[in-house]
Amino acid sequence: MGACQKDFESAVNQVKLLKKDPGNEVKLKLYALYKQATEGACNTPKPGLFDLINKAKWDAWNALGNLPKETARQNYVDLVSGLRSSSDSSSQVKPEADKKRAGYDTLVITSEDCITKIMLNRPAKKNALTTQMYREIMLALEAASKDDSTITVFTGNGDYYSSGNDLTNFTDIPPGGIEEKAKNSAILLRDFVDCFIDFPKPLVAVVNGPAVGISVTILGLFDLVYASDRATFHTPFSHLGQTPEGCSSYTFPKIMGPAKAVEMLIFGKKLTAGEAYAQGLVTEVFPDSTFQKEVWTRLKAYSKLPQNAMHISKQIIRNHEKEKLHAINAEESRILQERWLSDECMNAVMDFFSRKAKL
Ligand SMILES: CCCCCCCCCC/C=C/CC(=O)SCCNC(=O)CCNC(=O)[C@H](O)C(C)(C)COP(=O)(O)OP(=O)(O)OC[C@H]1O[C@@H](n2cnc3c(N)ncnc32)[C@H](O)[C@@H]1OP(=O)(O)O
Repeated sequence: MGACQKDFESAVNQVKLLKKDPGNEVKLKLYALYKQATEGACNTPKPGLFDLINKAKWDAWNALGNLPKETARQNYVDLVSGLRSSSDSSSQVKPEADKKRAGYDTLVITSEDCITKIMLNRPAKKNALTTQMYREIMLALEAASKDDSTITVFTGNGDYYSSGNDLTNFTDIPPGGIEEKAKNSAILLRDFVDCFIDFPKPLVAVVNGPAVGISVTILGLFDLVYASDRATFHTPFSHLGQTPEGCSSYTFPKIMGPAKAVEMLIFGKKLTAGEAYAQGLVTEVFPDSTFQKEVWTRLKAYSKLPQNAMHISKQIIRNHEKEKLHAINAEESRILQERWLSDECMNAVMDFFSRKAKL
């Protein structure tokens, strides 16, 4: 049987999560098969001789001639599956080393009672999200989508849920310069948010304390948000010279109406848990003293519900907006790439590190 569109889309996502760079030759093959599967035979003019990269891509695509779209789709899925199993089998040689290499230095992941729990684990830094952490979360989501748990839970270790993007991401500039960093960060951000948009199982946030920035915006992509009454919800983008991400430019106005979304996303109004509940961003608020007990009792009961029914219901509720969400995510990431290079943003980051500004 040929690969269905879902297998193909899943293979496209898996490529982003490969642990090892497959090399240029394989990347060209993947590119060519992707173009053939989505657009059919090569239909663009041949790039000039000196446009080396685009010419190599064009040659690879053109070499597929009139290969049918379905066959290209299947070949793409097979190629990705081969790449994944070779990276898995190389990791089986040293399971302990691989566990370390696969990441989770910044997360604690446990599976119990059909629930996979992904806990942000940098309590001393208020669970601020480093680039390593974004990558580990993507890997954890990929694994959780395939394990036998029925629901997946995000929470934070310590007194914060998360203080959002780790601002040291702005100071760790590679030799290629700030422009290159901004470009790569925009790709990372888009891929990160895409993983939430596409996540197939019910996704639950257990917001144990204050949440800032991107840890708030992606809540619009969760299926349940439980909050301690100690939690706050803060998106101070203008203060940081930045703009909304995580699809919040779309999900927040939809959830709470444009007037309230503007207060949060443009003016940086910090919401209490009760206010976030009133705006529809939070499903339910619990007293901090009984938060963990009440939430986990509830989740354990939910996790025993029939798995397929829950997953199909999620698909019905979410799938019709997926394409739109991906487009919004791409646009938000593109705009942020420019913002990160602005004086407004740089000054805000410098103020934080020189201790002139705290939220
Ligand atoms: C061109 C390159 C671009 C790179 C971009 C990468 C991809 C980004 C994609 C997404 C973008 C997202 C947007 C956001 O998330 S915006 C929100 C960013 N977050 C903040 O601005 C919060 C900053 N932190 C604070 O204001 C305060 O720390 C606090 C959260 C209010 C807590 O205050 P506190 O007094 O209770 O605790 P404090 O002593 O400050 O914190 C303890 C230590 O933790 C460090 N820390 C906390 N949060 C962060 C953070 N977000 N980034 C870096 N470090 C953080 C803090 O510095 C303390 O460290 P130390 O003990 O002094 O060493």
